[in-house]
Amino acid sequence: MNLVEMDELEIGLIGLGAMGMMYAKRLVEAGWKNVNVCDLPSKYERLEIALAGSGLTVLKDGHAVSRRSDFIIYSVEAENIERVVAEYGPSTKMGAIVGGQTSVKEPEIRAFEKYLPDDVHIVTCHSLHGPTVHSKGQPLVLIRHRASDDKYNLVIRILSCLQSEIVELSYKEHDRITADTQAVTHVAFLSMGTAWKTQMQFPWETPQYVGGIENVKINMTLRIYSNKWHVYAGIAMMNPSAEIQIRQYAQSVSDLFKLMIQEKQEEFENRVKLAGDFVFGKHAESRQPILLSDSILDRFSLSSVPSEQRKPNSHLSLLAMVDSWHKLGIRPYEHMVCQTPLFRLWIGIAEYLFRNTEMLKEAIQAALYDKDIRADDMEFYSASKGWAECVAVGNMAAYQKRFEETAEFFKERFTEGVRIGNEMIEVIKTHQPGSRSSQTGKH
Ligand SMILES: NC(=O)C1=CN([C@@H]2O[C@H](COP(=O)(O)OP(=O)(O)OC[C@H]3O[C@@H](n4cnc5c(N)ncnc54)[C@H](OP(=O)(O)O)[C@@H]3O)[C@@H](O)[C@H]2O)C=CC1
Ligand SMILES: O=C(O)C(=O)Cc1ccc(O)cc1
Repeated sequence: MNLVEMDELEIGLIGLGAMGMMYAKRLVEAGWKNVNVCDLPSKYERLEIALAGSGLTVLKDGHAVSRRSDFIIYSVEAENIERVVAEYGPSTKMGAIVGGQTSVKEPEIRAFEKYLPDDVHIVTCHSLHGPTVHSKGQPLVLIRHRASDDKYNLVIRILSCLQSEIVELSYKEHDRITADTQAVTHVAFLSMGTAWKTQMQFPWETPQYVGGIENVKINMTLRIYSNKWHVYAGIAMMNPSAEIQIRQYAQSVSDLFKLMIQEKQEEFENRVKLAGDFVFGKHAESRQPILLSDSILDRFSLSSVPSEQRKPNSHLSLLAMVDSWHKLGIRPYEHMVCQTPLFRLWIGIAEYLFRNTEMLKEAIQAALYDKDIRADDMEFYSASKGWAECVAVGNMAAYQKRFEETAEFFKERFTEGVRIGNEMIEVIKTHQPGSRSSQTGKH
């Protein structure tokens, strides 16, 4: 690292929420001497006191950060990016580099093109993990939109402190891939949460939700609901590629649920088999499975139900996921380079179910003939429809209300769910995204 560069260059962060703060701390830890930060002007005094001695320079607003920083990262809500860039973008230092951390790049790039002076370089980024996951080894998307070689290489040097795996994409590629990996995965977990909440049911008290892959469903649902609603709303409603995936997921749930309640066994089995062959057939056979065994995940339980009382589950949420990948022609393994921890776990449990013939048979039997699970599946069907309709209408306020009402129901278990979720993520982490060398199995 060039020490003069680290002493002299100024880095700016606009928006000091969970992600902005994580970046700020990592930059200071790495030895960057001038890290300028701000949040809303109304928080200035409070932040100045809270961050005294942290090595960060707290400034009043985005104008102050933009005027003096050589590389500026906007780390605000996707919903606000246009407004915030419109306000501070014209104050950007001449020849500086600007990027953003929003999870959806189309609105961010549009705002940069519209409001940044022409002499400003644009290199934007997206860390594909939440603020409580260590960035080491996780994918970091870099988008070189408008930048000289020198400036692009400078961004790479600065962000190398995250120790992430850099994935270079265009903003359009980024949005297409994350619609496939994130948007549709989130809607499955959001729907599970809504379905449980509608039934006033805590899954850890229910015999259908005992065992390894159920632990993933429960802990990841808690993880999402403990995060900020705007993160998921932005991904679902501001990414132009997301609506079609979410719509298809709800349609797949609906199609499978209809076959289930009509007990159309042959049609149901054929549909599940075709989808499974498409996603996990030849393509997946040569890979090492993401989850070596269901029992690896057994220890991550919130459940109070003894394992001998476990009841079969239809796994409608997973069958529908694989069906919708099939219907949309998505081969999820091709997106592993842009995996988030959540996507990796999700594809991991889908893969586990489809590779385990006995388990899949049991799920299909339960789906068609087990009346106990029907009530859950009915609620899951209506929850997924509700989320898809909310996204199709594009109403942020409705999304927030749905999200926060469910989050309120689960909030007592967030701390524990996130802690256990972090341990789970650690166990299935890869050093090389998409590589075969997963399963560090530290536990
Ligand atoms: N959380 C996650 O898991 C991940 C999030 N992201 C993306 O990163 C971005 C930030 O997310 P996250 O940190 O979680 O969200 P937060 O809500 O924690 O942080 C956003 C911060 O920006 C502030 N802000 C809003 N407007 C302005 C402004 N005009 N000037 C300065 N600050 C402003 C917000 O203030 P206020 O709250 O008062 O509005 C808030 O403190 C989002 O676009 C998100 O999609 C990317 C990867 C992972
Ligand atoms: O893993 C996930 O999908 C998460 O929920 C965390 C997350 C949220 C938003 C992002 O832009 C990236 C990662």
